[in-house]
Formats: sequence, structure tokens, C-alpha cells
Amino acid sequence: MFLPSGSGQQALHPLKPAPWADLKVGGPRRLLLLCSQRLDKERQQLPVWSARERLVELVRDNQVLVVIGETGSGKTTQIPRFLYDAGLAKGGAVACTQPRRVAAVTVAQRVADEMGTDLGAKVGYSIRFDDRTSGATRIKYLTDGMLLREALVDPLLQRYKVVVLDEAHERTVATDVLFGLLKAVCRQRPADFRLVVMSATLDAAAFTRYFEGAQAAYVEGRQFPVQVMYTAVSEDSYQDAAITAALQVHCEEGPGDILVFLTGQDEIESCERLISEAAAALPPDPDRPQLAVLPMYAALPPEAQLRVFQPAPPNTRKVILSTNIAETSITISGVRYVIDTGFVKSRSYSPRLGADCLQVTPVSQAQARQRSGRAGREAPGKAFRLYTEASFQQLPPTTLPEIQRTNLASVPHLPAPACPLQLKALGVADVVGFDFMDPPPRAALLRSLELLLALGALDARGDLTQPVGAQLARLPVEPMYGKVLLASGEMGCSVEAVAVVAMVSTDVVFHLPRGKREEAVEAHQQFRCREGDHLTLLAVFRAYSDVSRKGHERSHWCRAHFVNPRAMRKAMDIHSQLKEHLQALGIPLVSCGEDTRVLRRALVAGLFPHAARRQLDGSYKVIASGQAVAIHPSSVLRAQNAKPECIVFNELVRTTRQYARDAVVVEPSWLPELAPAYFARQHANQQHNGGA
Ligand SMILES: Nc1ncnc2c1ncn2[C@@H]1O[C@H](COP(=O)(O)OP(=O)(O)OP(=O)(O)O)[C@@H](O)[C@H]1O
Repeated sequence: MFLPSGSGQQALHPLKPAPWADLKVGGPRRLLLLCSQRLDKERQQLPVWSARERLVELVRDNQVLVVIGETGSGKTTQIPRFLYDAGLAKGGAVACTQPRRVAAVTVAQRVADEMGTDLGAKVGYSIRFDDRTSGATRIKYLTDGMLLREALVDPLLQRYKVVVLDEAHERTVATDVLFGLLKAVCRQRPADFRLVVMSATLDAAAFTRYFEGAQAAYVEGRQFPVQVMYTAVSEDSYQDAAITAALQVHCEEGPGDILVFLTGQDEIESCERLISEAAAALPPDPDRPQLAVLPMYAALPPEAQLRVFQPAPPNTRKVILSTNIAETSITISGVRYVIDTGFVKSRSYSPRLGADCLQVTPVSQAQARQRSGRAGREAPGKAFRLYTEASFQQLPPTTLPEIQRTNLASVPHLPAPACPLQLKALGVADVVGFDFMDPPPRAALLRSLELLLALGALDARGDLTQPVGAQLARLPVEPMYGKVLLASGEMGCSVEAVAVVAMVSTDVVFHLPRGKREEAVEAHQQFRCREGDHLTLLAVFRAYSDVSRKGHERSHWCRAHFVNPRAMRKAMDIHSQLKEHLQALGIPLVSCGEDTRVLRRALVAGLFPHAARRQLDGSYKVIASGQAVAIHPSSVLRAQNAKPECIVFNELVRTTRQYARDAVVVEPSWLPELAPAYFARQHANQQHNGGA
């Protein structure tokens, strides 16, 4: 690997803002038909097209079909439609699940374009807090978590005649729970329900064994070849290697956009800066296009994510720096080159911490193949793996199912919490004995049941409690936050609690633009609340709500205060949905005004498993696990001299050390008062283990 010669010697003009920034996805109605005619030709070139009659026949004849086909062969966009066109959804609809929200949205848009209809009409999508479907929707792309939520009110999924579980290799907790539920639905609806399980990288035998009697179908061929390249020797720093490789491709390869897989937002932001700077310093070359660097990660506002999908303007090459959210299902038009660092940030349970943490780990071979697959969607492509071929061979063939590596009590991306809570709400009495394809570790299940017990969602017999457990299962937030909402109703601060939960559920609120960081920090100062991040977010919410909705006043306010306007719009939307949920559950909406004590007590009532206490040396320890944590650098509590004695926090993140993110100051005496059974048990365990 080498940097293009002469780099860093001469500064070029900085990049101009991308002119496609304001484009909207979708187009005028009259263009739809023309567009769909062109797309019809494209879909007929896909490998699944020639297999369509056989696939439809197999689905007709078999209740469960496992489809394996190369990335880009057309599974996601075509198979749901084949089944719909063949009448297999008659009297109902086809649901197609996706592990990621961005995939559900963009694939639905593509299929709507191909069918010449508006999104939300015959084809729609449903993701948490965003439903784009109507009574006319017959093909619905949705996250697997959303299908689980639907199963809560409609356990036999009567509205669907066919469910397609796509990207089944990803094995999120939600998909694994769905496997078990759908197996039961198959048993109970033998005549009018069909299940299709799809992936490019799947152990078909394991699936046909699990879904007894299932057939497997292989779709041969891929549309375009992808040449895979490895490094000759191992790289010391995958970030440096990624930057070098991106510039190398830019300088040496023909036209086409570049998709780089990194692990997280911080890393993406620093690489974005470094690549832009290095590109600006390249020696002038009239034949070389401009470089536009675009980030792509889950916390990015949806509109910013969709910008990645807009074509680059003439004479510009896009470099998209993405986490694994661009790894499966999606097609980013124009991408011909993939740079795979070989790493991913994934959530796993740390027995040492007694909690989940995000850790950078090597990808599996299946993930590496999915990543490479993003390069050959519209033309032949190249994938540059920043590791040696020998290292690839040593990677695990598939990713360990999330259900086997996480704390099941709080899987944050599940819209309704925790699979044990979901399962209980779905009427599964014996969660430990549930027909999981790969059962989670018994200890993890028991731990999550324990947490649900501590939250009052289960009783001592392990049954769902009424009303608390049933209410928690219906709220579209993690059970700990659900508990905050329920407690806030009783304590008299639900107006504030709903706002806080909406704010922690939206995207990153505070905007710190490069070059204006100090100005932004200064502008944020007025919201800072000494008592913690939740109250700071509440202050932003209140200030924003006070601004008139007329004209562009709210946008102006956001700009002046360096607040992300989309995050605020999303928070307002979540806020109104949560309010509706609380009203439906009969929870009163009452305000505590300026009495933050009441609100902080409500936060303790739900977040008590995430309580940490200051030690003599000024460090913190999580009370439940005894592990050391530091308050996250982004927290308002870091800016103060006095360290609070006790905090509760949203989540643990592990970078160079363990951090507690989003923390609020609480009084230690509230913990045993508001969660007596939990802290009595903790105390007993510590005595038993000889701890302090
Ligand atoms: N938004 C889009 N823009 C342009 N082309 C697209 C788009 N979506 C799909 N395609 C085309 O359709 C092909 C098939 O996409 P599809 O997602 O159905 O494949 P797949 O077999 O499900 O792949 P994967 O396993 O990677 O998800 C792509 O390779 C691409 O050529």
C-alpha cells in the first residue's frame, strides 16, 4: 500500500458543498411510468428473473422455502414481487423483513419505482416511528423488530399470506425470535401461510433442519463480477490503511464511487476530515475528478443517510464512509469499489462488566462477502480487503447470532424490548425452553428475566405482570425507559419524562461543525444543566417547543443554537407517538414543572440497573457489577469540578476505556427506596461473594 506520490505537497481548492444536498428522493408522478419501464428492463437482467417461475412454484408447494442467492442477484427487490404477482398474497400482503431501517426504506422506494407506484401505496415500508404504508399496501418492507411488534397484537400475523425473512444470516435477536414465532405460525396456518428465508451467505442445512420439511433453492449466478483483492502483509492501523486505499483507488482506478467500511461515527468523522485534507493536497490533475466524502452511520439523520444514495454530480467521485449499516441489502448507485477494513463495532455482553458493551471486532467471512457484494450491483467492481488472504481464511465463517452474545434484557435496536419480554407478551410461558434455532446462553436468559423481574414486568412465578409487564411490552422503547415512563405517571412528571425519552431516542442533538466548534459549544452552554444530560436534553426540548412552528422559525432557531433540526423534528414526532401510547395505556400526563428532583427519581425508577457510585479515588463503579466506569467526555457532568456521588446512565460504551454515556445525578438513597428488591439482592450477592 502506498500513498499517491506527491501527496501533501500542494493544496488544491477545498471541496464545494455537494450540490445534490437538497434533492429529494422520489419524483413527480408522471415520471413514474417512464422510470418503471426502464427499470423493468433492468430487473429482467437479474439472475433471479429466470428462476421466477420455479421459485413461485416452490413457494406454492412448500410452506417454508430457504433461498440462497449471490449478493445482487435480485432476491430482496424481486422475490416479494414475484410472489405478489403470482397471487400468493391474495386476501393479504407480503411482508419482507430487513435487519436495518435504511434498507427497508431504500428497497421499498426501489420496488415502488419498479412497479411505477408511489411509495406508501402498493409498496410501503414500516420502521420504528415511521410508517409509510396504507390500506392499499400489498408489499411491505419492514424491520424485523417491527414485525415482532405487529405479532404482539396479531400473533398469527393474519394480515400476511407470505413473510419473507431477508438477510437471515445477520441473526439479530429480532430475527431469531421471529424464526421461533414464524415456525409456530406455520404450524397453525398450514394452508394459507408461506415463509421464505433468504440470504446470500447462509447455512441452508441448519435452516432446513430447524424448519422441518423446508426446501432449499439456490439461485445461480451474480449479475456482475467483483474482483477481490487482499493486502500482501497485515496493516498496523486499519484506519490509516483505509485512508491510503481510498486515495489510491481515487488516483489509480477508473470511474466509480468508493464505499469504505469503518466501525463507528468517531472513526468516520476523523477519516472524513483526513481524506478530504489529503485529497485537497493532491497534485493537480485535470483528469482526476473531485472527491466528495460522505458519512453514513445509524445516528445520522435519515435525510443525511439518503443523501448517500443520490448520484454524484458530474466530475465528482463519492467516497462513502460507512459502518456496517451499508453492508447488506442496499444498493448505492455508482459504487464500484469497496474498501473493507475487516472490522465492525458490535454489541456483546461482557461478563466482566455485567452489561453489554460495544467493541471493535473482526468481521466474519459472511460479512466480508456481503461487503464485497456492494461493489458489483450495476457493473463489475473491485473489493479491496485491508487484510491478508490468510487472515480472511481464519475469520469465523458466520457471525455469532446476536442472541448468543448480548444481554437480552436490553437490546436497544429492538423496538419493543428484550426478547424474553416480547416472548412473555406473546404468550410463551417457558422462555428458557422456547424453540430457538440457536438458544441463547441460559445464563443470559436468566439474567434478562431477572432484570424484567426487577423492573416489575414479571412476577415471582415468571409470568407477565398486569398492568406493568403488559404495558412495558407495548411501549416502543427499551424496558428500562418504559419503566421510567410508567413511573413518571405515578410520580407526576410524565410530561417531562416523555420529552426526555423522546430526546434520548432521537439522533444526535448537538451539532459541532468543524471550524465552528467553539461557537457551537458556547451556544450549547445555555442548555447545560448541572444535574445531567437528561435534563440538558429536556432544556433543549422545551426551548425548541417554545419556538413558533410558523415559517422557518424553528429551523432558524436550530441554526442559531447549533442544534440538529432533523433530530428535533424526529424527537417531536417520537414525543407525540409516545404521548399517544401513554394515553392509550391510561397513564396521566402530568408536569412537575421545575422540580427536577421528581424527574430524576422517575429516571432512577427505570435506570437503576445502570447506577454507578463515586469511589474514594474519584472514579466510578457500576453498583450492579462492581466495574469501573468513567463519565463519557460528551457529558455535561464532565465539565464540572464537583463529581456527583451517584449517577444513573443510559448505556456503557467502550472505546479506550469504559464510559457511562448520558448520565444524571441522583441521590444514593433513592436506589434502595425505588428498587428495594434489586438492591437488597445486589447487597446479598456482594456479601456472598465477599465483596464490599
Ligand atoms: N436503489 C437501487 N438503485 C439502482 N439499482 C438497484 C437499486 N436497488 C436494486 N438495484 C439493482 O437490483 C439488483 C438486485 O438488488 P437486490 O437488493 O434485489 O439483490 P439481493 O440479491 O437481495 O442482494 P443482497 O443479498 O446483497 O441484498 C442490484 O444489484 C442492482 O443492480
